[in-house]
Amino acid sequence: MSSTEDLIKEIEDEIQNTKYNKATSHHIGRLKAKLAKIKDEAVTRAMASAGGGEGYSVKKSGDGTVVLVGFPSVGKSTLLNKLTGAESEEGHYAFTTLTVVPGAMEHKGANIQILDIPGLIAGAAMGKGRGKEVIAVVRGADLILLLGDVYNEKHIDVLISELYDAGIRINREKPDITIKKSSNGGIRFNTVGYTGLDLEEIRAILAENKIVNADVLVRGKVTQDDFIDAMMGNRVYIPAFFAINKVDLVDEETRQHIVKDVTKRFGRPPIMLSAHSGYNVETLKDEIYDHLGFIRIYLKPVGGKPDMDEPLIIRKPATVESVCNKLHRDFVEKFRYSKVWGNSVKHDAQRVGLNHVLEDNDILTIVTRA
Ligand SMILES: Nc1nc2c(ncn2[C@@H]2O[C@H](COP(=O)(O)OP(=O)(O)OP(=O)(O)O)[C@@H](O)[C@H]2O)c(=O)[nH]1
Ligand SMILES: [K+]
Ligand SMILES: [Mg+2]
Repeated sequence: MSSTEDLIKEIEDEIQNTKYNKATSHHIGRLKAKLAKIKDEAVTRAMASAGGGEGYSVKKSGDGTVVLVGFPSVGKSTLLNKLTGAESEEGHYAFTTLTVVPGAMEHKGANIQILDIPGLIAGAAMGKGRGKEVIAVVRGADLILLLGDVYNEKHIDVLISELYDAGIRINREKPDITIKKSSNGGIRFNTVGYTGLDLEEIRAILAENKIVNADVLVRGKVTQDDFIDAMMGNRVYIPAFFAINKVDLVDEETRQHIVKDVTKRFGRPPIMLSAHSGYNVETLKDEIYDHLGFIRIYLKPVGGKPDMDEPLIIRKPATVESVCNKLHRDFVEKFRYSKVWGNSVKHDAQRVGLNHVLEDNDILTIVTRA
């Protein structure tokens, strides 16, 4: 019997060596599904034996939560302290931080929670280092800041691949795939628009997870990997961006080289930071705010003037319902209608319902039953 690692290698090699075409696509789909299943089981086993209780989940608070992900000693704690005034321990040795340390940052009226966590190392998805706890915290965040420093920017892909193995998909929309198991009737496959997968592939992938009866609905173009992700069901989709710390330690030429290299490999430039000197820390705050996708909604009481001084800060996509939920739990239940002035409506004072999607700077009146 080969070990799990050998088996994984074997399947990966076979996928590599099989040419993708109409005749082989379902076979490749089956192999990929098998691989995903074996890997997930290995992760689950490793995490179960990684010990260390329930981890140290921190309650989410504020208008959005950002987690600082990086190798040990890139300066996560130093940066948290700079951004929020928290007092997370800093040290020149790896694993100075052993738990989650939260901080709160006020920026442009938003109250943003920042989480400092232990360093992430290769094998984290399998529980190595503080992997189990770290991964659990990252999965719950609204935004990931991938932090490297000027000495290890080459290894950012290790962070990304550990997150990937842990079921975290960064900078991707969640594919629109619904798989509803049923008790008979085989696989019923419905599509909206060009999907890029055929029934044979879907059948082969689902069969690998012992699903032979299901209603499947796919909207838009998806890949086999997307479909396998949907089948596994435990994936999360989180936006992420890059920053490189400690730029005070290198010359301008090296900085430029790093920016070029990161841009080339990951499709977007990193923010070049010095948590020590504060260089670009204000820019980073702006980027965090922008990436969280906040909009401002001004509330206007019935018959009164809107409060233009204190907007409600909420993340996109924001519906009238999400505003109601943020204001008071009774609001949705007692909701009658609302009126909106601004970009999301055709005319001022337009009456809209709970599903209406609001835009930045809209003015909103909510009318409830007494
Ligand atoms: N030169 C320089 N050193 C920095 C900077 N930011 C942090 N450091 C130093 O780098 C070392 C590591 O900083 P930490 O904040 O402890 O790093 P960390 O990522 O939280 O480390 P772990 O918790 O161990 O994973 C400390 O000695 C810091 O003083 C910076 O911008 N420039
Ligand atoms: K450290
Ligand atoms: Mg730390």
